[in-house]
Amino acid sequence: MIQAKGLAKTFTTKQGPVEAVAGVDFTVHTGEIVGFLGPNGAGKTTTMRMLTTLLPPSSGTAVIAGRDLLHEPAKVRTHIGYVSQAGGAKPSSPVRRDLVLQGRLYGMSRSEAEARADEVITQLGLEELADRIIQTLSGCQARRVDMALGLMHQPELLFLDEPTANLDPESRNDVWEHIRRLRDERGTTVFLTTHYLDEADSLCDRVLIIDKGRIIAEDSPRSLKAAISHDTIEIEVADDTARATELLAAHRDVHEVSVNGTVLSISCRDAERLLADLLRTLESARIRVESLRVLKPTLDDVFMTLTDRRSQRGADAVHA
Ligand SMILES: Nc1ncnc2c1ncn2[C@@H]1O[C@H](COP(=O)(O)OP(=O)(O)OP(=O)(O)O)[C@@H](O)[C@H]1O
Repeated sequence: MIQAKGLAKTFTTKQGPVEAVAGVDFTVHTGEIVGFLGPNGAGKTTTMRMLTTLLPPSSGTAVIAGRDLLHEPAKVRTHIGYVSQAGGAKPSSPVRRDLVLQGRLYGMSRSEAEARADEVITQLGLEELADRIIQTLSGCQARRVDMALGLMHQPELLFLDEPTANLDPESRNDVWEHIRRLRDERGTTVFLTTHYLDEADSLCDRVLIIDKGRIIAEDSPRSLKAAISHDTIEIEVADDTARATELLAAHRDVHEVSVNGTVLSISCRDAERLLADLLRTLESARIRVESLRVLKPTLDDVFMTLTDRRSQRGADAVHA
């Protein structure tokens, strides 16, 4: 659905050139929900604006829904929907009227636009709100109207720029549910940017992580967590912390042990598999265990590890 090749953007400013996106290559398959993550200023919005034909790339290109981004931008636009951070709804308009107007802008006849508006109203659970003025809606309701506007022309691919920014947890869940349904029931491919790593974790089939204009990781949240971060087993011992640390650190599958008072934090790959072995080791040495818990890595850990590594590498390069 998306094939980006060497897509790059350098802005010219009075202070000199700003390389916002430094040549990215990636693919998004039909029916996937893909999350685009990165720290502030990493290049997410710039990439999304290029993919949606709103900003010409400095170099590189992309094929979007089978159409060439550079040579067929108008055709690309008919196959995609884009919901920006600001949203596209007209605050003073009633929901249904704004949807119908959007359909008319896409060349539908009045009756077609009205029929399609009713479809997206049902699809996004907006029935009760259809006659409400948009500026009177809650943040979550307004977000759903923005998505409805982006879906009026039945795009195969929907771009969402931070779809749940500033929403409370319940509203975020509600928006996630609608995004999942779009994919599951309509087969819509979704490409979204987010700052919430738990959002990417629970919603996305794959994530792309961009930092300083370059893609630094690309995989399913589960594989990234397994490949990049460790599990942690926390064991609180009754006494003999030093001996316990020595014994556990000597285990070949233990990556690292750190100590805080009587709590040992054991970093390892497969905590569930290792746990029984570690407990046996402590039991043989007659070290009593007071409590234990297993912590699985989150996408935050992956993100911090990857972006830290890169700043570290940058720092090394400067020192070299
Ligand atoms: N029109 C512009 N002119 C000059 N520089 C720009 C312009 N737009 C973006 N940039 C710069 O390009 C870089 C990437 O910005 P971009 O908005 O794509 O990042 P982002 O990952 O979306 O950030 P955020 O998460 O804060 O929205 C930043 O350094 C930004 O200052």
